[in-house]
Amino acid sequence: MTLKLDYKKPSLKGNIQVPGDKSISHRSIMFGAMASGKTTIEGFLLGADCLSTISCFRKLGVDIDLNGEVVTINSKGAEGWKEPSEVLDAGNSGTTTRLMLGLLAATNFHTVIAGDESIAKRPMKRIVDPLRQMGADIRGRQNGQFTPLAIQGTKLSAINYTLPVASAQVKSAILLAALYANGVTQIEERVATRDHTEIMLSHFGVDIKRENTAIRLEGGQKLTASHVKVPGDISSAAFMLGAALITKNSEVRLQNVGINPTRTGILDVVKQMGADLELIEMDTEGERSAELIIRSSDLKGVEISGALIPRLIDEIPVIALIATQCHGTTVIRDAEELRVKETDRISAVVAELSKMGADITATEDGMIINGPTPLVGAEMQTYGDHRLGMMAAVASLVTEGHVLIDDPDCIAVSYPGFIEHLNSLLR
Ligand SMILES: O=C(O)C1=C[C@@H](OP(=O)(O)O)[C@@H](O)[C@H](O)C1
Ligand SMILES: C=C(OP(=O)(O)O)C(=O)O
Repeated sequence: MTLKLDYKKPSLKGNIQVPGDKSISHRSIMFGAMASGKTTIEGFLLGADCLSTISCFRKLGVDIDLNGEVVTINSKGAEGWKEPSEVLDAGNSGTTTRLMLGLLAATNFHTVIAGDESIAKRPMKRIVDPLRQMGADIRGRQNGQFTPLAIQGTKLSAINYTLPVASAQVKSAILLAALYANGVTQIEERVATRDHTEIMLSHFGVDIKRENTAIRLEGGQKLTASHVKVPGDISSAAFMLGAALITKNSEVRLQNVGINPTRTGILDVVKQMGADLELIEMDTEGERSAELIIRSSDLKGVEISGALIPRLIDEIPVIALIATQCHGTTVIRDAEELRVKETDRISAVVAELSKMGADITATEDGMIINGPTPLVGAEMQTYGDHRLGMMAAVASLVTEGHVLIDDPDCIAVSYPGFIEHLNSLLR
């Protein structure tokens, strides 16, 4: 069903608690299922992707109770999982597919994992290759490049592995397999990626060490069931932050947003653009979080590349939109990973913002945006990608004329209630 947004250039005022962090929510289910005993989670993201993770573990026989954003897991540990009689459905979630491969490789039974049309196009060899080096038995189309993937669980051995792509999903899949492998696994990470897996493993009592760019983990360690507090997702907050920055006379407060330094590239970028942004850090254990206060700002273009890219990879669609309202040129480089997300986010962002009148050009590994340009209403396509849907909705706040969004339901992959939250800020 198409959504029509006709906002007439409002101001935004108010407070929002964005939903729980998607990366941390996925991991909390997986780790709770690996630990023997009762794990409780608060602030869990009820997005479609995280619900896919829950459904996969339920099919493995893990008892998971969902009560609003509170989740209770009762597990006998990975030893208690049973062979599922059905295909595990990862839906639209790359994180579910890839991290679960690491775990399924080490069981003593057979599984098949698959997802939607988008998942079937996303590269899996990046996970399958290192897992095969550990001894995993995984088969799939094009020698394991694409889902559906069939996994015959088996005994694994530790590896020394240098990550060929800056991907937290690859790193995490190997670390999860390493927990059940013989020996000490070492991963060399040349460019830092989100470290939620490492933080949560420590929280569940696993001894994991980082020395400069090397991460080391000895197999055979047991997880201790725990309590997890999930902060708000900075990748979701980014859309509200972008909305407040580009609309006039706005002031928005975003409470309890995760500010793990491996995720805060968006904050560094908007500060460099000249954003009026305040951050009040909260006193939390484990993952750091803060209240963000954002006001409308006069912005200038910046260059974004290198080690910054993994720290804001999912925020590039909204950064591109913000850049259309900046004075001068914004150049985004080294972001070729965007081509293998839910859709090719370089082509999709450029095509969709161009429809609105933006001056934006695709490059092989990024895009170049000149601003500021007035935007006009258009018929926007999401390509089934939640972040494209939210980008279009935020853009509609500043367009002359209304915006149509072809598939707004996909937004619920990471931010159910997004349009309602945006509407609650309208003044
Ligand atoms: O580990 C994670 O939770 C994620 C890692 C990133 O993917 P890559 O590892 O493919 O970069 C990110 O884009 C994705 O939304 C979530
Ligand atoms: C790329 C994303 O997620 P995943 O890889 O889990 O599908 C995302 O949420 O932007």
